[in-house]
Amino acid sequence: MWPEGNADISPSRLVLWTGDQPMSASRQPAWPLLKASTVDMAKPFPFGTDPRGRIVYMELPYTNLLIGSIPGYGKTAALQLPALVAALDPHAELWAFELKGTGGLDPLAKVCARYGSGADDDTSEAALQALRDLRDECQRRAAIIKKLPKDVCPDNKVTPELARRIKGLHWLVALFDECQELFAHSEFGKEAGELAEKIIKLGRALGVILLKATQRPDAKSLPTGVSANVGTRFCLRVMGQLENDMVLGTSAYRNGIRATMFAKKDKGVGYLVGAADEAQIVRTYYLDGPTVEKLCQRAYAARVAAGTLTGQAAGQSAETPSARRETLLEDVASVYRAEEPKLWAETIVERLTALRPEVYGDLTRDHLTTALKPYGITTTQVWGTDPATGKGANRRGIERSIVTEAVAERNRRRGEPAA
Ligand SMILES: Nc1ncnc2c1ncn2[C@@H]1O[C@H](COP(=O)(O)OP(=O)(O)OP(=O)(O)O)[C@@H](O)[C@H]1O
Repeated sequence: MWPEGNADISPSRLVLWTGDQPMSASRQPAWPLLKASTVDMAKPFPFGTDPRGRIVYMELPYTNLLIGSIPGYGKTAALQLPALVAALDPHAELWAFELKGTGGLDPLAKVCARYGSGADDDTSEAALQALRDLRDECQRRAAIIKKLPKDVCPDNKVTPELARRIKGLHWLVALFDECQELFAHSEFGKEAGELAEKIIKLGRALGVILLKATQRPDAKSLPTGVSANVGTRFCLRVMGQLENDMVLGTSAYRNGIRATMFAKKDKGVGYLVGAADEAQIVRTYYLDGPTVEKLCQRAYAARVAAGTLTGQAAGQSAETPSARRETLLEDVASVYRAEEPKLWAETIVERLTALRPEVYGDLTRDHLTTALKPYGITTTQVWGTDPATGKGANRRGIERSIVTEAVAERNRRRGEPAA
């Protein structure tokens, strides 16, 4: 027996539908996009079926998606569907990070501009770097939109037409499976949470879409700024009211939207909130490994044909956060000349870029300050001379002694010599 509202008739209307077999055991038709050679990501896509077997659609533009449940109930399988939709639209860009390291999303790697799979710090840091870059990407897109004439962009947001026509405003979908590994990370978690919240708020209108799945929907693993701002939520089986409301929104449980009612057999069955006016019970389409592989192969071929294979999928080297992290402190310390007790942050960035262009080629002042924060290094106003004009000025910068202290402190923690 499955409950359902019907607010068109009355907010208090309750429809009870009784099936003659459990939802999880009833036959489900194949995913309608199984044979599609390409997909238009701007259109609603079939996400699953409801208890009566009707197709339930989801949209990707102008929203974000959060999926949660206890382990093993179909989060990755559900996350894979919007990811495949983005993959099959050759004009959309896809980034994917799977932070458990089981390789569940590996078939997507061949179409992802960025891809990471691993339970290690490097993969978490690459995911954090992706969030930093998404925040920058949002700012870049906002600047493009601002410059567009009103008749081209009347609502100050990326439309399906703009996404197709204007370079740099294409749909950009970034997914983070097992995102609790990043948000609860001792070093990267806080920054990741703040960035994700910002991107969720800004990205909606800018064609940047975040998809997240977590098996630990609690306050530490899912920052409230993230859970409170997500537009579309899918909650498979959970054990308590707290987890239920973290995924489905405050008061969901009190309002009778309870993913705690799903049983052991209800794999792939959950409550979907935000995709329609009413909460919907949905069983996602389930695609096995070989099918996903085939779809990704097709998505790859479509991107090759459209000339839209970019980033890692096009063989460009991935960001190397580990190289950055390992040598960053020493590199920063090395760019100070003997007579320089302090340097402007922008001078440090310039010299780092000259030192290792392959590592620091795209480093910005913002990246630098964020990357140094975990070591307790923050910028202050320091006096310096502009080499271009020869004039002195106070700008954000870093004292050399703070960097050398940070190197010594890190070495002490690692049990290495102080210098
Ligand atoms: N829509 C579905 N229909 C039928 N079975 C499904 C469906 N979705 C998932 N399953 C079953 O549930 C199993 C677990 O799915 P999945 O790996 O997506 O779960 P998960 O919640 O991501 O797990 P974990 O938290 O351990 O990563 C699948 O191997 C499959 O057998």
